Amino acid sequence: MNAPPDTAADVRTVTVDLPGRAYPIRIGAGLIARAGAEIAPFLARRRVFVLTDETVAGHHLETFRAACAAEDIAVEALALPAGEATKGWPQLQRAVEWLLEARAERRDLVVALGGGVIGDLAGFAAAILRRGVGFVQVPTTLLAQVDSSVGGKTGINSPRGKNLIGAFHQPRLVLADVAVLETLAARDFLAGYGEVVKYGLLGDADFFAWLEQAGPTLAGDRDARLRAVEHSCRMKAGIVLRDETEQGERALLNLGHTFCHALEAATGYSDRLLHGEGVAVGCALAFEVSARMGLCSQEEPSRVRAHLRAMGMKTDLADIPGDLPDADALLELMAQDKKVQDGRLTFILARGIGRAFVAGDADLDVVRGVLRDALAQRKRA
Ligand SMILES: O=C(O)C(=O)C[C@@H](O)[C@H](O)[C@H](O)COP(=O)(O)O
Repeated sequence: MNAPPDTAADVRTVTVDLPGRAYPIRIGAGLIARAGAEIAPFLARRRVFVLTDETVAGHHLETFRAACAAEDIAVEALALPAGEATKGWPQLQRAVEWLLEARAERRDLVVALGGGVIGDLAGFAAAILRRGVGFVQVPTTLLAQVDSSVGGKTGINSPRGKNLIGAFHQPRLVLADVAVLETLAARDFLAGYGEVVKYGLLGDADFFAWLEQAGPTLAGDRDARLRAVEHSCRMKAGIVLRDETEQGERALLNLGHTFCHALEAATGYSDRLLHGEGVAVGCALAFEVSARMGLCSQEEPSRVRAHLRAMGMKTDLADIPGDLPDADALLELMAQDKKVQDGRLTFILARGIGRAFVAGDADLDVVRGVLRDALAQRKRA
């Protein structure tokens, strides 16, 4: 089905062109205020079931409801607690039971209105409800707009690790309203920026160079923000099209994540470390490992760190407050990583900025050494 024609000049569309399941990512300012018109062509009946969190509901649910009311679309909504702790069995069960209670039917759409936690959980609830109902992503954070709302990775965390329970379930539509990013706290905006930088680091050196100039302006410059979100989504859409279920190339999107997921587990999925902050620290560590393995020059990790620092982001383990376990314990936490094969860890390493690759044979002594040095630097800091 096609999205309605643009009324706003600055709405861009990136298509995830999966055969038989193609869907548009609509990117522009003011899309929540016209969500009813955007979603209507995808509905079998004029009713949607919104999963959101309490914070996002306070900011955007009324605008979303009004946009739907203008198109005669009834809205049922459930607001879950905000935060990573929501992404587990208890709130998933609550969401699914609520959808059943509200009589969400197989041809209805679940709407995920929120950041990555809500998008992942609502997408997974949609994947398992009545063996699969459709869903729409309305991402309200930078991280969700450039990354988690696109590509169909849905799921929840296990006490044993991040995102260990889930399904690939593609959305029918993504509505990324770049105006709502203006209401984000600086820390949340920067956490999302970690995923933006990741695209440059993994496969586009020119984009990284552009970000070195434009990054500091993104929070205040809507056009630059639109460009960054669109470019990130275009890169992700291409990778997902070529490798939807992560048999190869898609693992590049996991740059920094093996470190990040272990650090998130070590910090108890608390606000000591937001996911996007962990991605930034993880990318810096991945480049450090790459340099020490002789894959790239030492200037590359230094340049990565310099840009993250210039943005005011967490860059090193020393920037994470509270205690951290030792290097061996961090490696142990990585053992649950979904990229593990035959018990061997897989890392995403780089031959330079924009030249990442999947390494099944990373030297674990080098990884351990990088972690030990980074932990020792914390003690000195
Ligand atoms: O879409 C992907 O593929 C990614 O790996 C994107 C990641 O940035 C994202 O955090 C993803 O949810 C992590 O996936 P996981 O499979 O490592 O849990």
